[in-house]
Amino acid sequence: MDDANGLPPRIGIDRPGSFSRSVFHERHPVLIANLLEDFPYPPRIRAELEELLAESLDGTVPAEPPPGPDTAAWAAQLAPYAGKPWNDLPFLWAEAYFYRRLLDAVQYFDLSSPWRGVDPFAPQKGRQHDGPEMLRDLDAYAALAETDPAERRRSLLHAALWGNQADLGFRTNNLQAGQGESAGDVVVDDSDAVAELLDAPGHAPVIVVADNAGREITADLALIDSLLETGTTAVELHLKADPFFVSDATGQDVLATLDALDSIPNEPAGTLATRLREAIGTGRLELRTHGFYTLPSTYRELPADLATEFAAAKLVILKGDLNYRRLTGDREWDPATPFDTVASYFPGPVAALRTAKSDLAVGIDPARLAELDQDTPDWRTSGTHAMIQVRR
Ligand SMILES: O=P(O)(O)OC[C@H]1O[C@](O)(CO)[C@@H](O)[C@@H]1O
Repeated sequence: MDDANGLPPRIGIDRPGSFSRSVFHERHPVLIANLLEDFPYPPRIRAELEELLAESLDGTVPAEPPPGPDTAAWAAQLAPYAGKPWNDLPFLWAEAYFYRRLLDAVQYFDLSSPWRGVDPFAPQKGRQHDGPEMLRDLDAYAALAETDPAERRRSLLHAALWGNQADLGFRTNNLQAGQGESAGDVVVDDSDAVAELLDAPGHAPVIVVADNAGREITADLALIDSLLETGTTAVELHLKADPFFVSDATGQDVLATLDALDSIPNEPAGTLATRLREAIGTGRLELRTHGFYTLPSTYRELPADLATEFAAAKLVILKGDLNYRRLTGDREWDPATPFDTVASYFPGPVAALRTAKSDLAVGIDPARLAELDQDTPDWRTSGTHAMIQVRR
């Protein structure tokens, strides 16, 4: 246990052979190479990206916060880490800081730059929109049209779960497109508890904290439409304010998804887009964002305004691996630790929907864990195993 707070130690990036270290040493070089291929960046930006990569592999953290609208928040974040080797940073903190510095390198917040506001990951996200996998997903969606609404909601909950497999950062050198995709093994499935919470009386909103753009946000939007159809009064969809972790969804990405749904020759997809636009227009679906989501903080450090909203919601659905890491603090938990215990501090009922893509796991039955570790040793990081976990 970590002495300071009685919690296990935070996962670091220093251990040779660890997954977290491979994210920096194996994935990030590919990620930077992809950016340099996708954009005709000028020499200054190219150099900044390469310097950032080198610094993150064996340099130290500078004291100056990156300039931009969130500089004050980052100054506070940097205080304990300035001057330290990157190698000594907690994994979650280091990754969030890497993505923030990446935005700085591509002049995303620079008012005097023509590159201001250009999402460095837009080409990668956009390529998902009319890809064969998306068309297949939407065919599967169309096939649900005649299903009973409650049954459809259940199917769409699982679609939203597996949509998380399609994360692009993860694609850099793990699953190749089309490979290993499909509903794999759901290690924990609390979907009945999700349904009970959704069907509880009352008009409080359901909050969906989004993860990735492309196929995942498409599945999330289909789920949200189904929530609105089956009695949920209002849904808030919480998005990133700025590009983050390659494929994380922003408001811009939601609009691009609605346009893509309209342009695909699939009638149920088109009518889904129409209903979603109407829901946004009437306020039943509210698109939201908050600076918290692009900081390295965990959900234990929720700002008061978000904590109040979460406490008042009927259910908060946290999508994806990164939200799972923030919920659990990205710590070295014993995987048998009950989810209820780990998430006990959360201000209201919470459901985590995640395909496992980092070493972390909690709430796993010990017998099942032994079986998984024996049969599929990489189940925690391969994206082939998933969980729906609920704390009421
Ligand atoms: O898109 P998700 O499900 O949040 O997953 C992002 C995952 O990708 C990684 O950034 C690694 O590439 C993990 O650290 C992280 O957990």
